[in-house]
Amino acid sequence: MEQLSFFDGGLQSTRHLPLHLLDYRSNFFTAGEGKGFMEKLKTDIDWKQETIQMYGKLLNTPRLTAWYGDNEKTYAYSGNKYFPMPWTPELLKIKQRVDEASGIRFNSVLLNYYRNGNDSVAWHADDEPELGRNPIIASVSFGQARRFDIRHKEDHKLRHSVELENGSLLIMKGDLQHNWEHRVPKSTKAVKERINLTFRVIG
Ligand SMILES: O=C(O)CCC(=O)C(=O)O
Ligand SMILES: [Fe+2]
Repeated sequence: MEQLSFFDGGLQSTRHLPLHLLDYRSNFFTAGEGKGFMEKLKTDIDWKQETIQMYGKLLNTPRLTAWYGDNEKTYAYSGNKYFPMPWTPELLKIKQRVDEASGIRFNSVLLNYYRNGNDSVAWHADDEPELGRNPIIASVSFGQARRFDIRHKEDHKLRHSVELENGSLLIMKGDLQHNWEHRVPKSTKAVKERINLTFRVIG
């Protein structure tokens, strides 16, 4: 298969990742913090089952989603329009850490809840006009580690993977959203639940 990232005593090396596109930090949050946020977000977030129009059929998105942010700015994604919910105390705690580490004041977050290995997100780019040119998106993961793949839009053989662990922070940057696509594939193994938060700046 494609080049996979590898583990070294629980710490993941990022030396095979294109660092101008992806900046990965394992243990950005401690394992305990990750577990705590996972449980809190599971119950406190207003999770929605969105649908997607495909081949003329209305299908359930294979994960639960939620959208939180600063104000009433709406955000179009996969043919859906999202109205942000107001920040919760936990989301603000997470955002503060991410803002500090990145030097960016994020104003919205899209949350994904992957209930098991059947939940996934298909190849896509977060290239909506609201995000502007070469957006920086900060991706925080809690719970079950899942594989995150990127591939070049024009050359699908150009690809990389990174295992997004509990408490990790992945910064997506450069032209990743314009010239590359990313996904979290289904897992054939029996896997536990995972929550991912992608912090964004909506213009
Ligand atoms: O769950 C992830 O790691 C990625 C989620 C994602 O790509 C998105 O919400 O746009
Ligand atoms: Fe994405």
